[in-house]
Amino acid sequence: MEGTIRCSANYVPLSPISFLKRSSMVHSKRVSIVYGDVKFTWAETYIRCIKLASAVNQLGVSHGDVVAALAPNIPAMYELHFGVPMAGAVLCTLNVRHDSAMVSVLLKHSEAKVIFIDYQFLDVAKGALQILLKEKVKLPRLVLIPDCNAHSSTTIPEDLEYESFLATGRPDFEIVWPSDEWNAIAVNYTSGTTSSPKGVVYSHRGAYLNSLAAVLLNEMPSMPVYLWTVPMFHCNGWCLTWGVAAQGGTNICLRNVTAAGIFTSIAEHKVSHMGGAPTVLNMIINAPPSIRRPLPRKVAVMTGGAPPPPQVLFRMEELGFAVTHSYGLTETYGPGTVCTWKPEWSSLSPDEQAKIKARQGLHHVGMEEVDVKDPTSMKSVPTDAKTMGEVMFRGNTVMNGYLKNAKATEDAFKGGWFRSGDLAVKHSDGYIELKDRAKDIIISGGENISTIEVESVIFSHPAVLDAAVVGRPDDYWGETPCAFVKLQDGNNATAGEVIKYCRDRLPHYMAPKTVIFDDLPKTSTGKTQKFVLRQRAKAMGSITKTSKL
Ligand SMILES: Nc1ncnc2c1ncn2[C@@H]1O[C@H](COP(=O)(O)OP(=O)(O)OP(=O)(O)O)[C@@H](O)[C@H]1O
Repeated sequence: MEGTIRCSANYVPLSPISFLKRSSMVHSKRVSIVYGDVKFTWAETYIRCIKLASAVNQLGVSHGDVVAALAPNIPAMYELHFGVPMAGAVLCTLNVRHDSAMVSVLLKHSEAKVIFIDYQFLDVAKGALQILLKEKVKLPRLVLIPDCNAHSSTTIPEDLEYESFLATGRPDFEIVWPSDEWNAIAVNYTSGTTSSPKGVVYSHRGAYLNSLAAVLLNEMPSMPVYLWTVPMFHCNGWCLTWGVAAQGGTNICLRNVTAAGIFTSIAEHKVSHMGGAPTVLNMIINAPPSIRRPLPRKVAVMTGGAPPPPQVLFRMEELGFAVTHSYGLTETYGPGTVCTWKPEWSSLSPDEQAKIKARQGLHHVGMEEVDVKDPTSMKSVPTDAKTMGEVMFRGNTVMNGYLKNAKATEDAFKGGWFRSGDLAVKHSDGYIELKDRAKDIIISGGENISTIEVESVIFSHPAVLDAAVVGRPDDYWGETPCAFVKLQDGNNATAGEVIKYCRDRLPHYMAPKTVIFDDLPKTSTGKTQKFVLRQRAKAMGSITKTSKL
């Protein structure tokens, strides 16, 4: 409009780095990070991140270079989320469950110039570097992060050690702010649940917006106490690494996620918020009474990453946790939707409430739109809770693209929407409900069987701890449901009982025909590796050539 100008006074590229700078002023003396005996204030965290940025910069890392990290939820991992982008570089946090071979692939693909390694994963990293050496790939510099609670050094001479490295940084280093908010802040590899991990590029803008959206959808007030049970390496801890800084909260770091660690941290630090995949919730509700401690206050928990069975939600609420359910992908910076709770639902039976909460909801405030569409015609499916389509997103919290994979990026954005590969239905209130990943759905005798629906019935069996359903080849039906079930300690159930339990509650064609009792293979982000189970079901061969319902 006439008379307006866009200039640095009114147009600044969005970046979550600004959250830290502000918190260092507003909350300078408030505790930012707690990890065992180690504690920092926001003023200290700010200066440590400035020095980290400076030290990274002195290694020759410049704008757009990738800096990798292989570490659990420890203070250094939190600092890297600010220190690396403050040097103008791009953070690439690697999954701590990867082996040397996978780490070498990702280091090569991302062309990381430096890698920060927690001491626990030093052997994995060294193995990866050996592989790169053999392949004549230029090696990244290695910075070792010793256990800051151990008071002893595991440093090996040729490596840089984290604290000494930090000490080389200048406290007056000038932050390298993004010249364009589209600039990359992170590369996050997907969980590799369905195929090889893809490198998802996040922008400063998207990270800024999704951090604020995550704060809102977690209903985080100022100064929350956040327990780190979501891996920071996964979608940058669903963007809350940056989000907690925006609110001047206290980050409670946990190296290992255990039920004992969770209950103790909640009691000791008066945790107000935490998050976790349904496997973490399962761990909480099944914790033995000797480990459980009373909650000093209501703890808000955001769950996502995999479908939460209604039974699990129900039992969490019984224990005094307030659960919010969110759904998304690495490509949507973690949370993309939220099942926003409506007060009128609170008068329904707890069972009904859990079923409503198990739906994935609608796009959160930072995302423009989520829809369920026919992937060919791109028409929205009707809101009949029956017609399945593909979940698609559009908005400012969708990735820039896949690193060095233009074809995959193009395919993902075909039709002007981001195609998630997940199948869902839409309810009359517009809320979406996931039915399956396109790769997981079972087609039996021409009927689609939602493995999520069958799993949620098996989960409601009192003897069951965990369950996953995949298709087993069948010469007559094409595929039939095969359930892998882990029973609770001290509980018994036979395959026949599980099958009957399902047949009593589902159309017969949806009930499993095979039940195997075993542990379920998981990714470190808490997802069941269904491709592993599918291979096992395939190896069992066709269940029968003349099977009848
Ligand atoms: N709340 C939820 N309910 C159901 N499924 C969920 C939920 N949140 C996430 N998911 C599942 O997780 C997927 C996103 O996972 P992520 O981005 O970590 O990588 P991945 O898809 O598992 O890995 P890859 O793409 O390498 O196979 C979604 O597409 C969806 O299938």
